[in-house]
Amino acid sequence: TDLHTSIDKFQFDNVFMNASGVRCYTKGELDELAQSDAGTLVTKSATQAKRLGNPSPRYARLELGSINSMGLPNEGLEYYLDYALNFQKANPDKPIFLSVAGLSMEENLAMAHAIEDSDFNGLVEFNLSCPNVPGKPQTGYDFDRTQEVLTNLFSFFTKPAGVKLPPYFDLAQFDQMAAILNQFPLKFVNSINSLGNGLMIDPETDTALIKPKGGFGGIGGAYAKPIALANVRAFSQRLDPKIQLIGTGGVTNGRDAYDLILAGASLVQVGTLLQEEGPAAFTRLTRELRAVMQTKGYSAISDFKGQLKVLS
Ligand SMILES: CC(C)(C)CCc1c(C(=O)O)[nH]c(=O)[nH]c1=O
Repeated sequence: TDLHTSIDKFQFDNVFMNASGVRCYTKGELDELAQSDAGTLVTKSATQAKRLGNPSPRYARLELGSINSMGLPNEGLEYYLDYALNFQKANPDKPIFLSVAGLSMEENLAMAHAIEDSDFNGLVEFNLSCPNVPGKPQTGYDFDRTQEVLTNLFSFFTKPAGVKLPPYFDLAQFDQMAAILNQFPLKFVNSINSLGNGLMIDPETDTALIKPKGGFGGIGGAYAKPIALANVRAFSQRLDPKIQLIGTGGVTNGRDAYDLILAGASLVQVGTLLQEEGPAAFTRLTRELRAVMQTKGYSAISDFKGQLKVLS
C-alpha cells in the first residue's frame, strides 16, 4: 500500500504531517519532524516579530484531547523563512508549509509580501483564526473580513497558498465560506483549527486548567473528530475541485486518518496526538493506515479519497 498523495504540483510520499503549532516552534523541533515518517511539515504560525505568547500553564492534556491558549508564541517570520530556505536547498524533493498568522490585515499582507519576494518554493498556510479588529470575531468567522483579506492578498501573491479554517457548525456557514473561497486561486483549505474557547476544570482545585483568558482555550484531540469530518466533507462537497482539502482534528489512529481521507482530505495533520506521543506517532499512524487500506483492498490513497458513502 502506498501513502503517496499530492496537492497541486506538490507530491508527498506520505499523507501525514504535523498541525501548525505542535512541535514546530524551533529548528530542532522542525528537524525532528523532517526526520520522522511524516510526509511533510508546517511551521508554527508566524507573526513578523518574535512573540513569547501567553503565560503558562497554557496547554493541558485532557481525557479525550487537549486545551490550549498558547497566544501565538513564535520566533518571527524571518526565522521560519530562513529555516524553509535552508530546508528546500537540502531537501528539493520534500515541499514544506509555512504558516502565517498576522495580528492585523496589514501584518498579514506585509508577511505575504516578504514571502512573495523570497525564494521560498513550498506552500503557504494563512491562518484565518488570527484575530480581527477588537470586538469582532476571529477573521475566519467574519465573512466580509475574510473576503477583504483574500482579495488584498491575491492582488499580489502568486506563490501556492491555502487557508487554515476554524470549525463551522451551520450549513449556511459552509455555503457562505465556500462561496468566498471559490473566488480565489487557493491550492488548499485546511479544516479544522481547534474548537474555539472551550474550558476545562481541575477537579482537585476547582480551578480552570490553563491560565490565559480565565481558562478559555482551543479544544483539540478526539473531541474534535466529528467536527473535523463534517468540515472536511462539507468543503469537499462545495469547493472547486482545484482546491484540495487538508484534514485536521481528532486523529488518534490509522482509522481516524482513513476517515478524514474518505471525507475528502489529501493530507492529514496531527496535533494533540503528536504533542503527546512525539514524532514516532507518524510511524504508528502510517502502519495503522496501511493496515486499514489492506483490509479494504485499497493500494493507494486515490482509491478511496472522498469516497464516503451515505445511506440512500
Ligand atoms: C488563536 C491564535 C493565537 C489567534 C492563533 C494561533 C493558534 C493557537 C495559539 O497560538 O494559541 N492555538 C490554536 O489552537 N490555534 C491557533 O490558530
